Amino acid sequence: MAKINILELLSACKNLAEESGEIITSVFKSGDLNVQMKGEDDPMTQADLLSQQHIIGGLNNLWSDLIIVGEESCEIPKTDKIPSINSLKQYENELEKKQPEFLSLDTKDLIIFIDPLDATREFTNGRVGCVMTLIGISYKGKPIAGVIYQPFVDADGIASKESSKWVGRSVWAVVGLPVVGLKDKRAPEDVGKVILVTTASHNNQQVEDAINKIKPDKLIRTGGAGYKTLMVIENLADVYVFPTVGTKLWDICGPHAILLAINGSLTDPFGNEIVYTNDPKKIDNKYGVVITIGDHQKYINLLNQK
Ligand SMILES: Nc1ncnc2c1ncn2[C@@H]1O[C@H](COP(=O)(O)O)[C@@H](O)[C@H]1OP(=O)(O)O
Ligand SMILES: [Mg+2]
Ligand SMILES: [Mg+2]
Ligand SMILES: [Mg+2]
Repeated sequence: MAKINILELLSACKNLAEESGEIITSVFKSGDLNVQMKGEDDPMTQADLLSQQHIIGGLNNLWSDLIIVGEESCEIPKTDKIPSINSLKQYENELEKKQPEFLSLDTKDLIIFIDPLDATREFTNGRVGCVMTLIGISYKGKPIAGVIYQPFVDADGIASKESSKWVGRSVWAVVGLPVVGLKDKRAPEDVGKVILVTTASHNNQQVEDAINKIKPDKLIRTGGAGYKTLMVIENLADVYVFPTVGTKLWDICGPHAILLAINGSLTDPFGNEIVYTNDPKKIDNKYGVVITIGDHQKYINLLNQK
């Protein structure tokens, strides 16, 4: 049975996500987004397609039997790309002590979830700060590693309108290893406040009900599932709630792994764990998601009060 080292797999994913960032910024600069509607309020652009093709094409060149679930339904043309598998090698000794089984995972129990471009709607109308590429690695139904790549930001992850500042930023984690490069970004005036972040473009009655139940001190509405989860990860928000169908497993797997690595939580609004599967009937987060960095049960209780 084929075995995979998580650090080699994540190194390849990180390399491919970073290169997808270049694809995404160059499509954006060209102005030729070629927006197609997959459904009501569900756009896809040339950048979503090319990014997914680049990532899956690269992974296929290294591991032909990997199970991959990508957001877009498209052909994957053969590429010459051989992704780097060695960029995280320095973490091998530490991982061997903490999660030795991760150095030799059964391929058949791995599923890779790819959102080649999260926040497509914002990408199409120029609000590119929330755009990111999300790659999550699940093992036996649970997220164990992930990478998110923000193309339109400086090295600190600050969004910029000026293309000269777009150096991009990767945030990656393996559950069980310390997370590299994350900062607590809570503003001093927001310490002690409850900050809730939710959708800017898919508002509905359930979202309003959830806000009324949690009664946050501050409410932020912005785009992208990855962007909102990163806000929780960096302590810019306490809770991200989207209590209804809309996001899919590829929107949350990578961010979920990074969240778990810093002891955060992601469940459905009833507090049930998400099961990562490639069963197309179970790809929707049909009850929605609740994402926190602490006090998870408090928010679940508030959401379920009568
Ligand atoms: N109704 C929907 N149809 C398709 N994708 C959705 C829907 N609702 C949410 N999403 C996905 O979840 C992300 C977060 O949603 P929101 O910004 O409303 O909070 C969106 O950027 C989109 O990901 P994507 O852009 O990768 O298609
Ligand atoms: Mg989409
Ligand atoms: Mg998405
Ligand atoms: Mg997407």
